[in-house]
Amino acid sequence: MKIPYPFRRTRVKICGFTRPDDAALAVRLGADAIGLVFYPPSPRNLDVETARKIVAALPPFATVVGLFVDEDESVVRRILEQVRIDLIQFHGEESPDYCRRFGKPYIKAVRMRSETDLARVVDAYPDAAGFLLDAWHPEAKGGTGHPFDWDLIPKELRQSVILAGGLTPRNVEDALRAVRPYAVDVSSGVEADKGIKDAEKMAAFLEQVHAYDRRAHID
Ligand SMILES: O=C(O)c1ccccc1NCC(=O)[C@H](O)[C@H](O)COP(=O)(O)O
Repeated sequence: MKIPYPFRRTRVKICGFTRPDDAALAVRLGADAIGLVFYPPSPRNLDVETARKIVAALPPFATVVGLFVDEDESVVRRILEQVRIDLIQFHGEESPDYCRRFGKPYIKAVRMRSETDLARVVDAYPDAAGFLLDAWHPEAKGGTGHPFDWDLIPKELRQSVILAGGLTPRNVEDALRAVRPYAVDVSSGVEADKGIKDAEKMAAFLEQVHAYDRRAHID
């Protein structure tokens, strides 16, 4: 069955919030999911208290995604006990066995580079809820604001991926047209500064996605 807009629409996750009001506004503007970074080297890293305040500011049905990078299992468990996280995003080199240990749905981030065989990664994590494709960077694990070559994504997997990496209000339409992913994920591209989201950039990003979805239905 071909599902038209507004039933078939591109989901949007905005990642890297540090302020409750920014996250609440993102959901009011139409974001489906909010990403909270628990990775101490990141400028967007959260302590438990701030994370709880952000979650408390959200309306029901907004999905809270907790992002970890090669974190100790005990630290992940402690955060899961204290913060209402719906979905875990593993953004490092976590093994399939490690990822399934927490009894929560998870998405696995894949940092794309020329030799990445995405089909093989997908096979290796059969119980992942989804795959978030981000740019590979020699020094940073994510949230870099850099795009990657979308041609690296095999055609048959495109409709099931969460596309990330350097998306902005200016290029997201091109990304949607080229990849037609299940969802898009953005952090740097809607920021005024690291961890500080810009209301107008978030609104512009979501408007671009919604406008594309509406047009895709008409075309
Ligand atoms: O945000 C961070 O600082 C970060 C650090 C380490 C791993 C992942 C991180 N963020 C992930 C994201 O924000 C997004 O899932 C994705 O990488 C898109 O980021 P961007 O290119 O900035 O839009």
